[in-house]
Amino acid sequence: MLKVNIDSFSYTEKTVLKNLNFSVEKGKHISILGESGCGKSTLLKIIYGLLHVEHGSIFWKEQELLGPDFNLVPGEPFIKYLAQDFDLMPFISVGDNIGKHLSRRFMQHRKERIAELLEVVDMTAFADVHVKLLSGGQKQRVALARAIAKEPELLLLDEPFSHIDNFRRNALRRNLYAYLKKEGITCITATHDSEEALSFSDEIKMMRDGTFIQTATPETLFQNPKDAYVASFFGDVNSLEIDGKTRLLMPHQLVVSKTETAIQAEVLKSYFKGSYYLVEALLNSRKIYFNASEDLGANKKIFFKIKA
Ligand SMILES: Nc1ncnc2c1ncn2[C@@H]1O[C@H](COP(=O)(O)OP(=O)(O)OP(=O)(O)O)[C@@H](O)[C@H]1O
Repeated sequence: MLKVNIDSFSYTEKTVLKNLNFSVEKGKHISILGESGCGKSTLLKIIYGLLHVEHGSIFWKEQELLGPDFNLVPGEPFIKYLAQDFDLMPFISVGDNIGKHLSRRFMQHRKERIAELLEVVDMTAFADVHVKLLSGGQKQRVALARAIAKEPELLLLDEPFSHIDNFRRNALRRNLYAYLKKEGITCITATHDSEEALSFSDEIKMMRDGTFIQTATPETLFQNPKDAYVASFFGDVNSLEIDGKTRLLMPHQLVVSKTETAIQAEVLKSYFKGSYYLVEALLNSRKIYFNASEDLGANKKIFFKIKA
């Protein structure tokens, strides 16, 4: 189990992280979701041991993880950290990058493991290509394969799919997270991609200004976001005054009604989203967003119901 207690952390005089106290059980997958600059990468770097935390402690099982002030070489062998800059070796091949942490004493095993990992990240055709010749997304896939090559007990992923195109991303995400579950590898992913957090985590921690403001399972967080900041990660949140109370409603919670209701808005524009349209409308001079199965055109008056 990982135990993190960080009272505070700062690079300069400004506090970047505060009051982060949590634990992660073996095999669990936690997503840290938050806007750019809120402190996600800093937290992963502290856990990995790249940054020293003066006011706090990190434990893996019974062992305290000491930062760079105590270890000459940062990091522990049982933790792998996939940074946003990949940290690959540009002048050697994809295969050798992936095999960086694999022993050369068992060459046949090493070769087979590299082949297996190349397949996981769909890079078999590039095994002998120098990394410097790859695109950003291809480099990210190599870095992912290298991070899991020698199975870590704890995997820290910082925006692991940010450079990978949609088409590959979905298959790769499913492959990778299924593999981690199967092997019982504990994983913490820092992301601002809510879709990834919803589909692949056991728990989501919402971070704002260096602290967690809500922690819940994906279902609970999506259904009961505590405020507009949390809700905004899952779509265009609407803040409506209903019976004197402010309610946060996601587009899918506003349903067009064929009969007259107390909520009426004027349609401004429909955005095609593939399997549905996101419609922008004006309600009491404020923009609201809801989903519809067809293009609703413009200037049309619509009545709404709120989905129970
Ligand atoms: N080496 C550094 N020195 C000083 N300040 C830093 C340093 N690295 C990050 N910061 C600051 O710490 C804060 C948190 O940065 P961090 O990279 O942890 O955010 P993040 O949530 O991971 O952002 P992103 O999603 O954009 O990667 C930011 O205000 C950033 O400017």
